[in-house]
Amino acid sequence: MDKLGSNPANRCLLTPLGFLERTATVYGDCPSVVYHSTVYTWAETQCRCLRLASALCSLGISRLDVVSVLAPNIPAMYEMHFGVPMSGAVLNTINIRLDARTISVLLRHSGSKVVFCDILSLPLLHDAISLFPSCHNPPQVIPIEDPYEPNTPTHSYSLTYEKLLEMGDPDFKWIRPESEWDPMILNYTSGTTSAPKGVVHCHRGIFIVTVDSLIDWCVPKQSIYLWTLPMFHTNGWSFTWGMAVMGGTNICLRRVEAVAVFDAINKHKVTHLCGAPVVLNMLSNTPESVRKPLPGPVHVLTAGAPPPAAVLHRTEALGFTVSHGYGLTETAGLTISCAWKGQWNKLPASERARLKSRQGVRTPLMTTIDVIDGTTGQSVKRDGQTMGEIVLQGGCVMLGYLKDEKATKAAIREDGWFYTGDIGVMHPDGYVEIKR
Ligand SMILES: Nc1ncnc2c1ncn2[C@@H]1O[C@H](COP(=O)(O)OP(=O)(O)OP(=O)(O)O)[C@@H](O)[C@H]1O
Repeated sequence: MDKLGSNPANRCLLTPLGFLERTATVYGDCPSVVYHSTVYTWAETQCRCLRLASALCSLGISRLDVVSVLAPNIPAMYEMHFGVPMSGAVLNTINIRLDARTISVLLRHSGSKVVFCDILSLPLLHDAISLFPSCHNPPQVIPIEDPYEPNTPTHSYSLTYEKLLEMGDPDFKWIRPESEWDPMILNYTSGTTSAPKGVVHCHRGIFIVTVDSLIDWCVPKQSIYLWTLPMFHTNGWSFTWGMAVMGGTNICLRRVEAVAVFDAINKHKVTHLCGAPVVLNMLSNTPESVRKPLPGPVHVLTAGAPPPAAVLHRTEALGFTVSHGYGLTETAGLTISCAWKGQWNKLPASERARLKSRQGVRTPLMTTIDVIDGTTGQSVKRDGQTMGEIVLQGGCVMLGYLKDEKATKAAIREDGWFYTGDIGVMHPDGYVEIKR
């Protein structure tokens, strides 16, 4: 027995990039990405991602170079999640709501070689680049035009995203990682509690969190997924790659406004969407006169901030089925979720909402989680009252912070835990709840 082990047939690197090829085989003629009247199939999405990867290589991008993108939820943003790492580069998505100074810092810190930029964010990017010191080479800017936006700024770039794709080879043999630990994603924390830090994730970690999130949320094949969560927010909690696994349809929405969301749900028969509690609040406060009825069951996953029980209650009262999860940029997505039990359905609505507002238990592929006392390092009592820090262990914990060994060591300690910085309690039933 002890002579058996890894061999050339099972020693395969875990990477989410391979999902696309399978999906293009199974669902090649099914819709992959929809934006206004543009509808791509999975065969077309695969082709566009390969073209992107090939064209980036011909621009001189090589392994582990950083390629950034500043864009809302438009088809190009989705394609970047496969096309950029398929060139061997590391994808860095940037929040379009940041100011020019922060974007300038992120571009310099990441050493970004190319920035793809949504046409409406071009002035912001120009401001950011104008803040570069003269000794620092700016990245190459490639605008992403949008035929559905009437008033876009004019520009003088000869190479745009679509022209770049035309240059690319649809049969390109994409660049596979040399190791599953190779960096694939760079995401900056927004810096709400400290200076922005560049969180680096590898192919293996992204593979694990993607599969974990699909299992945890029970996402079925060919779901219709509405992009109400920005893809620049932790890569849309990994559902960018997840929708490819399930052959789902990505409905892209540039602006998350209540009327547009209800229209899209109704028109496309949306089955799934994600959003921070603020999105649920928006949906549940939409006046009845502008709300369209839900076309069928719509599953909503909320995370990113504590959802007030009242917001959960109101959202479910509209017919949405709400799930609640917890995660950080440092874990590439959700690692704790409020696993729901059938017997809780019998409880009064307010009690259900109270239980659902707890963050929950580890997701199936996380190794372990705990709430520990900061001084003793021991687990706190499971009494729902004693506070401690939430700590995690699992395959989707980041590799570390880019060029910041000190912060990496402070977050991932010798005792084997990743310290989240979040304070919570452990309830007697093993469910964690964040307390502030
Ligand atoms: N379900 C949830 N309930 C409560 N808080 C949550 C939940 N999900 C995420 N969070 C909060 O969001 C944080 C992670 O968010 P993110 O990684 O986007 O960080 P950020 O806003 O950039 O943070 P930073 O303050 O570290 O710069 C968690 O550490 C936690 O505080």
